[in-house]
Amino acid sequence: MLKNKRIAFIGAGSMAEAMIAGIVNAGKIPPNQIIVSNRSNQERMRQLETAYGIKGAANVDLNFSTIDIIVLAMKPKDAHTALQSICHSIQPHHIIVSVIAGITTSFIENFFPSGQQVIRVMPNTSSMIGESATGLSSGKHTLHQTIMIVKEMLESIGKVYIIPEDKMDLFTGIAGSGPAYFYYLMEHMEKKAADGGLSEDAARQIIAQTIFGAAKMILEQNETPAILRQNVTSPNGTTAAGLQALHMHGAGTAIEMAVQEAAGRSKELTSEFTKFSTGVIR
Ligand SMILES: NC(=O)C1=CN([C@@H]2O[C@H](COP(=O)(O)OP(=O)(O)OC[C@H]3O[C@@H](n4cnc5c(N)ncnc54)[C@H](O)[C@@H]3O)[C@@H](O)[C@H]2O)C=CC1
Ligand SMILES: O=C(O)[C@@H]1CCC=N1
Repeated sequence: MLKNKRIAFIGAGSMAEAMIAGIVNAGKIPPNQIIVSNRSNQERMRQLETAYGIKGAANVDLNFSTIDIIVLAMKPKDAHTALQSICHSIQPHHIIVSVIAGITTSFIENFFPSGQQVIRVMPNTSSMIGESATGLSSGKHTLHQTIMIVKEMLESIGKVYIIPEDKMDLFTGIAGSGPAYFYYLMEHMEKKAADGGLSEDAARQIIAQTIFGAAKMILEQNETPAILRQNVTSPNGTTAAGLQALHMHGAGTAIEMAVQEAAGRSKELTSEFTKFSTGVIR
């Protein structure tokens, strides 16, 4: 049962906050069952305590026996040190959930005695408002029931997609990094709107509503993006002119390359931060 679980976030950065905000706002787990620890910035923990009613603790003060789910939320470069520092405190009942890009379940499993349940997830920052598209892949020893508990936890921050782990790099390139592509697009649309004399504020609202409407059409109408695009496009009209400019300037290729490069970087992170380690020396 998820509602009885106690969750510790190790790493109190922006992803941890986005997830905590989503989980607390969804009300599935009482805030006092959520604890967060950070390596150095204690002020940051105080902020999260005040904002969400959760508890903060220094890493050394974490009482692991009172925790069920441990969420690893540090940068890939810090994963090895963090795993080394907690591995001797981990108990068989602990469920390890990692949000770390590029770090595989097998790398994490190597730090623990055989049988530890590990789940790798890739949320995005829209977790903050309960609208993440989150990928979930399970490790070798993870039970179906555990996947369901973690899935339920993640459903409080948005939609969850269970995928094979060999698709996690691609998922990261699409959904983990994806919000940034749309923000980038918005920045450029805003610039043109401002150049044309619209106030920044009005332009932002208009563009956000346009993106929101387009996304909602995809989710609610059983239609492909290509058909919906054609429905907007009158022969020799404004959209045709805009799409022609996108095509001429290579926007389609640019978007495909963004996904490819982000997915490739996720793969690179795997080799960059896991190649020198075979886990912990017991
Ligand atoms: N920001 C995003 O949109 C997404 C990030 N991720 C992943 O989430 C992870 C965290 O990303 P951010 O929150 O953006 O990073 P961040 O830099 O904002 O936060 C990481 C935090 O972890 C702390 N930390 C590092 N080592 C630690 C340790 N041993 N013990 C306790 N705390 C420790 C740092 O002090 C820092 O506060 C990364 O691995 C990233 O790949 C995944 C999905 C989306
Ligand atoms: O940029 C990054 O590496 C992380 C992972 C996905 C989104 N942010």
